[in-house]
Amino acid sequence: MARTSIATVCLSGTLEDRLEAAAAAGFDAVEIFENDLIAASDSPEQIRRRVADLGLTIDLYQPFRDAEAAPPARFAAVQRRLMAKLDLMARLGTDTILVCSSVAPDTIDDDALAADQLRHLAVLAAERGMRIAYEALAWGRHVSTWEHSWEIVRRADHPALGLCLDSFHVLSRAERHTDAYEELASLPGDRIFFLQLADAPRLDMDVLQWSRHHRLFPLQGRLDLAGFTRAVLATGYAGPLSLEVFNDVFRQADPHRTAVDARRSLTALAGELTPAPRLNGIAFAELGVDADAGPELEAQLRTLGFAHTGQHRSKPVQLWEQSRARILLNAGAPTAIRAFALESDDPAASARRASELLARPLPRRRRDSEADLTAVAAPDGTEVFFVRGPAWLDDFLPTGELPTETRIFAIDHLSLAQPFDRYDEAALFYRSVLGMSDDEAGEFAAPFGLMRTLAIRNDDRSVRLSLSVPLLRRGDWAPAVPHPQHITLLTGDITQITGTVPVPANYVDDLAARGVQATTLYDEDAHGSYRQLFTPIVGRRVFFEVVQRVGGYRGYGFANDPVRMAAQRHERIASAAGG
Ligand SMILES: O=C(O)c1ccc(O)c(O)c1
Ligand SMILES: [Mg+2]
Repeated sequence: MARTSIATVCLSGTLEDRLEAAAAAGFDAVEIFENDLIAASDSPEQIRRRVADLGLTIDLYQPFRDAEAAPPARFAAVQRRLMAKLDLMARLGTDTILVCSSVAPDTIDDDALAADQLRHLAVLAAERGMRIAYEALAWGRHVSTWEHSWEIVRRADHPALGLCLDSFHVLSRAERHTDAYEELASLPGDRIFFLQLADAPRLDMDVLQWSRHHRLFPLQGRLDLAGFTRAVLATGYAGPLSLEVFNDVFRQADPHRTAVDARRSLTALAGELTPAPRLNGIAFAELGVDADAGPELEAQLRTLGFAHTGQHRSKPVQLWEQSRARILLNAGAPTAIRAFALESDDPAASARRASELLARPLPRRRRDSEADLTAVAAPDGTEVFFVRGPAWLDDFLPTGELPTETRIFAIDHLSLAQPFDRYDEAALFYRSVLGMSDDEAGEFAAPFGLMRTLAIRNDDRSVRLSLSVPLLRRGDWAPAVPHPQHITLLTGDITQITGTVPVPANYVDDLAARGVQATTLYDEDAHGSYRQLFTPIVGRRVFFEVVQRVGGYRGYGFANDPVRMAAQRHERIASAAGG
């Protein structure tokens, strides 16, 4: 892969924290953001030494603002300011400065003047063996497109002046993002001095606000980073792929974790990855259960028709089965979905791809008699196993109980609740590691705040994961624990399911008003309909959902989540009161 770089502005903490995190995640280089340098207490020489000690280089210093097309009376000050920054860059040991297109109200709408002044600045840079990368900000006063910035660079015609291309500025202008590639790809690669990559969700808002608050790492948003990067690399551009992401959440998240997330995005975008093997279903889901939750979950499983068929040979882990649905209860772990296993055509290759995407490999299980499960940790610590065939079941000694019921067929999907600041990271992780694609996404007002949900699935829908997050960090009023996770089970006949929380009568009335007779949660799409029931939350952390898909319904019933949450809360208060 090309050299990788990250702008210090992407990460949280002091400059030192950010540099350390970038190095630890394996980046080759950083862009130093001027504000981060100004606020640092170390001298430029100390920063230079620290960067070198960490095995990094500084590939860009930025930004330099309001340089070109300045009124002549102001241009002398621009030149003085640039010389000061070039001196600073010499002390930092970097040779490229980003000049972004002017936004100042006094900027003159005159390309000839802009080119002339940039040539002057390029001469100053060249005298010091340095160079200027000119970037069109999407909200630049007179220069706001890359084509326009290229026109001016060509006109200035100086070897120390080239382009900085930033995917956000290019792609944020929806009206242009499809046809720009051919033109981009025909640029001379050696005139592109720097490439900045940022994705973003599609938001209909002021482009400056969109850029400064909502950028994401590549493949986390909706811009076509793959097409854009391909076009730029087709020019022969040989500089770094550098991430420049302004994001309010990342600004306050652990920089080490953000840096890993960032590196993963570049690897997923441009790395040479082991192809994702075909996945063929969810082999099992494992719940951690503490002393209180264990018996409650056992009782719920029994009511749903599961049998306790096996006991792990060496661990306090129970196997519960019904048809193809297999659930493990692990008494040695906090109550949560702690692991799940996916059927893979090639478990070793699945695990290799995961490691390439910076997933932490988990130690292999030792004992010879135990299946050699291949496992990695998701960013939140959830263990993801890759298995092939039923050999893993040999780790369990039969209890003598047999699964006789067939009300439940299989695990339909897993709902993995994420902390509010880890949604984009988790989505990229599962999507890229497992080679899956986005399915339904939803955003809804739940009793304790706004929630966002995203489902990810494989091609044949045999593996479905749903991620959910509160949109904001939860305050004191909302339940203090992370919101619950659940295992969704598939039934062929939801009328046979008992032991679930009653669906509110108001909801049932509303369904009736829409012409639907049902006492379950209900949804429909172009393919069919969906019925949902759910058990009480155990340990404030986990529950089961049971669903019936009729006629090929493809969704997840996200719109019903607020009703379900309110019903579960009502049930909990009622049962605590002895009701
Ligand atoms: O938001 C800005 O001002 C800004 C500054 C420098 C950049 O490279 C950029 O893409 C945006
Ligand atoms: Mg930029």
